[in-house]
Amino acid sequence: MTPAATSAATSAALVLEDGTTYRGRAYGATGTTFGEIVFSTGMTGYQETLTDPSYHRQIVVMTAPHVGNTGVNDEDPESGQIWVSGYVVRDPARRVSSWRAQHSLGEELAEQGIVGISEIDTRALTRRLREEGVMRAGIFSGDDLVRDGYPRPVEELVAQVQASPQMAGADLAREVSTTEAYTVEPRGEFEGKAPVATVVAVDLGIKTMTPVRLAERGVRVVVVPQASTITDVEAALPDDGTPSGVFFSNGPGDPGAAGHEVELLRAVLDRRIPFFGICFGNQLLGRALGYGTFKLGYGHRGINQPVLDRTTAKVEVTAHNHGFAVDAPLDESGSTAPHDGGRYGRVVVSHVGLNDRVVEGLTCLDLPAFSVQYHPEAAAGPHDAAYLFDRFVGLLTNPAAWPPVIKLNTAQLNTEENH
Ligand SMILES: NC(=O)CC[C@H](N)C(=O)O
Repeated sequence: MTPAATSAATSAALVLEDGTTYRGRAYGATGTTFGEIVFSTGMTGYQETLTDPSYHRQIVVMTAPHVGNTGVNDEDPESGQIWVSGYVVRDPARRVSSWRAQHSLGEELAEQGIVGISEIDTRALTRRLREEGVMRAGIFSGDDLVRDGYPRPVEELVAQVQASPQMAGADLAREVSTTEAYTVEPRGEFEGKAPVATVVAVDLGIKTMTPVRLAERGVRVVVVPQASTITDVEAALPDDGTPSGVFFSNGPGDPGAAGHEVELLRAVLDRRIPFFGICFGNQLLGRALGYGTFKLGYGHRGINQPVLDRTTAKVEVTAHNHGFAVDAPLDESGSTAPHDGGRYGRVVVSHVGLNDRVVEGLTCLDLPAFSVQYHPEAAAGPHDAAYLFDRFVGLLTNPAAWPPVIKLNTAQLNTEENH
């Protein structure tokens, strides 16, 4: 197998907006990059992470110490390109070892112009981000660290980082969305058959596996651009009375800035079109229903996050990538009373993160709509949450069975044993 690119020790620096500086070696492309620095705890799935459009404008730190061992292949990307704005690792693999590998991760990063840094104490860095919260950062390497033959002063690098854009308030989905609609036809045992249902999926940064998970269940998925209006969405839905619904994907940026998407979703809800949303889609359902969203200290990024589904009282281990969350009341008075969603009727927080009680899913009781904050498509990650695609197909094909029953009330959730 091809050895990883070993450009001998080009210097690089990682500079945080609070002035903390880490020295390392260039990894991938050399140059300058900026972004919000976040950490991911996934031990596997670096290709899926790098190509997830939700990471647009973020510098990702891998807490796994050794990255790149299995190289890069054509099958695992979750979109057509790497989206992270920078990449921080401890120890890049010096040798690639996998029968599927086509080349090394270092080569792939360089080819796609992604500026990275290695030899960083990622444990210390992660602890800093966990304590101080995520912040803006920059990676500078090679010639960009030098001017007139002298190292550039750190204060100058810090000033550049501080002048780079914030994630809060960033409206980014349109920068990653497809500009043309496309269709993913039913596959596997459903290939060539009439679709079980048709779903119009609004691409806010959709991962490749998401429409595939629906197609594997017999659904025809029409993926449409972020800029779509309700007229475009309705035009893409079948008019022959066959089951159909709308889906909102994951995506980058601040849900608080996604005005167009919230307006579109309200139009979907007003028409009582069945709806399912993932991640950004969950935050947008929250906003459409009248809740706020807020920025978490350091977010959830990894593939081992425990979530409780209150409709089944089961805990699932799930894949996450979010920095914002829905601000919905969770444990007021310990009652099972559903939260008042105002114009859209009753809403419950159906899924709860067990590490920190963050809202991980919303279910409407008076509308055919629900969403989760995490990633049932599981690319990469465990498949515990795959049932959510079945739940959506059930909502489309058997709407009379909606809504699910909430089995676990908030009082039970808040007992000592459940903490
Ligand atoms: N994966 C996602 O959809 C992320 C949603 C949003 N950009 C966040 O950071 O919370």
